[in-house]
Amino acid sequence: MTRGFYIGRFQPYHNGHHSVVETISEEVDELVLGIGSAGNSHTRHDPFTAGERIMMITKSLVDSDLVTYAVPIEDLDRNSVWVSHVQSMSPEFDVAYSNNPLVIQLFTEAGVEVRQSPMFNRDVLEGTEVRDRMVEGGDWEKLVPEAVTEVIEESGGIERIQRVSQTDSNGV
Ligand SMILES: Nc1ncnc2c1ncn2[C@@H]1O[C@H](COP(=O)(O)OP(=O)(O)OP(=O)(O)O)[C@@H](O)[C@H]1O
Ligand SMILES: NC(=O)c1ccc[n+]([C@@H]2O[C@H](COP(=O)(O)O)[C@@H](O)[C@H]2O)c1
Repeated sequence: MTRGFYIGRFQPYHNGHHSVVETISEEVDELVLGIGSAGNSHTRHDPFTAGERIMMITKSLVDSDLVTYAVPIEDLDRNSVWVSHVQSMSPEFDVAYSNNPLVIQLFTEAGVEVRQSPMFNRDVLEGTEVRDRMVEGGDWEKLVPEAVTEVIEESGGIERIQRVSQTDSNGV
């Protein structure tokens, strides 16, 4: 039995993430999705709460054969203990998936195997692009699974990101 760990902010969970999970499902029996920066929400860069992101992921994967667990992971000031922090919050895992250079370095130094995934249609399947379209009234729905659209509509997510973007100096 192999269990993987895929970490991301998932702001929001989009079709690129979904394709990564489909690819990973060919390599592992179970997958933990680590919801990074779990304490962040209500900014243009991180509009959605950990709870909303759990709903996006759980509902998008409800028909998948893969056993998945969504686990919120808050950020720490000390990178040196981040892997221990992750391991303390997550079901045990054998291999981590990330393309983030810092994440790859921290897991590798801690002796955890890391695999990178190919990029899918990255020119549009990027959280920043999805959020920009939400703020600007563009066509964001086709970049995310249908279940994610439903969660965002249910939580008033578009109105929220548009409002916080008017005052938010936290970047894009
Ligand atoms: N289109 C994609 N194809 C493959 N992997 C992706 C894609 N988009 C993101 N990823 C990977 O998924 C992981 C989590 O990404 P993250 O949640 O930061 O999304 P992002 O699209 O890069 O968002 P943002 O623009 O907000 O930084 C990272 O390792 C990232 O490289
Ligand atoms: N010290 C820390 O808290 C620490 C270190 C490395 C990564 N992370 C988090 O891991 C996640 C990585 O995801 P992305 O690849 O989507 O950036 C982010 O939420 C990032 O904040 C946190």
